[in-house]
Amino acid sequence: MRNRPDSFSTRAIHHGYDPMENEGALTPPLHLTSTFAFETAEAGGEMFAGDRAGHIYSRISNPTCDLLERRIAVLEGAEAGLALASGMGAITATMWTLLAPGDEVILDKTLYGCTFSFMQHGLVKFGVTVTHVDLTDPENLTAAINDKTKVVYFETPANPNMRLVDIQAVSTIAHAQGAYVVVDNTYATPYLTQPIKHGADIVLHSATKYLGGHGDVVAGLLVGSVELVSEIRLYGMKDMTGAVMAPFNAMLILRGLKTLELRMDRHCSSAATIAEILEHTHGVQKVWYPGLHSFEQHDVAERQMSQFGGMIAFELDGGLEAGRVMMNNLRMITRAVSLGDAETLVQHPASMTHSTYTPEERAIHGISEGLVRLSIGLEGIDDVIYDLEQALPKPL
Ligand SMILES: CSC/C=C(/NCc1c(COP(=O)(O)O)cnc(C)c1O)C(=O)O
Repeated sequence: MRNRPDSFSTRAIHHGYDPMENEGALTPPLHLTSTFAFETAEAGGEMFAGDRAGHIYSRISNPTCDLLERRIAVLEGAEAGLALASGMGAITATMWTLLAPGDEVILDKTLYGCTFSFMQHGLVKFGVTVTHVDLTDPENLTAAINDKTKVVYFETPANPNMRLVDIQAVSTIAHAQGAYVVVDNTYATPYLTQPIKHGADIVLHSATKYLGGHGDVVAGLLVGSVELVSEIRLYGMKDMTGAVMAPFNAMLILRGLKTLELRMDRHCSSAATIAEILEHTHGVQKVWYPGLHSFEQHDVAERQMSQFGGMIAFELDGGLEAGRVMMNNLRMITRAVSLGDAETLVQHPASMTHSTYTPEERAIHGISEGLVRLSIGLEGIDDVIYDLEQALPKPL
């Protein structure tokens, strides 16, 4: 008898739920309730004191969110999970919990625009030192980390220029200094990379993206140890931000997770083909895609990613203006921010998702003015290729 397989998709579909414990309902019930009844006054008091398990109020926990939290935790290989209102909710709740005035957070050079803004214009106001370091070379962290560093934070791949960070190498250095490692795994998802297994302490997501996968919900998720997740739930989420996920949104994300493996396989295969085509297309100056042999950190990608994702960054010979013309020539590919949807999306980071950086900051943080970002969707790949080719500059 062979060992019982335990595939990603099977966990994504079944983990933590038994229809026979729920009137036979195949899909988990939706608990649209804001509050919960106490059996006795004493029981209520014991629950507030943490001496009795159970749900008190949906800004603290909810049964539908609870199932999603257990499911994302098992997919990421973590002890516990937390469902929040958005990716920014996950990020801010985590940072308010882990940091205090006088602490330092070390960030990679490139972050999503609103994450950059929260760090630079939010945390700084409350006495936290925010230091950006090029974490693609872990030696830079060794040089920069100090006794005030409490958190090391990065995205891998990074939005929008696809930079990778060696999670294991950075975690070893951070932990030697007693700092937490927080990884934004939105671009890769646990299907491609499980940062906990490489040493991360907290892994978070804009579940708005691949995990929901259908462009119909804004949501956030995080995973980590039972202790850390509980702290973020009761302090960062309940009190500091109130950034709770609605039960209906939890149901949408639970549904998205069921097809995550299928969708990521398609996103990755289409993106790998399109990145190769773009790299050999007239008028395309540079393509950044972890699966290309020309990608500077292809060795890290090979080690850390099972496939190379659905996101592509590229720049045309004619820079921003050529990029604008190309984007406006597209007929099926949609000009929109966000990513990880069934629809292929295109956007211009400098004037859109990363307009929170000044032009000078974008130059420092590796976000070129002409960069174009593609989120390769689930359409027939020939349709996506046709649309790109008809929109790109023609050979003279
Ligand atoms: C207004 S721009 C649209 C959003 C985009 N990104 C979001 C995002 C967040 C924040 O996640 P929410 O709070 O769920 O949007 C966190 N971490 C990463 C790597 C992200 O890409 C975007 O189009 O790049």
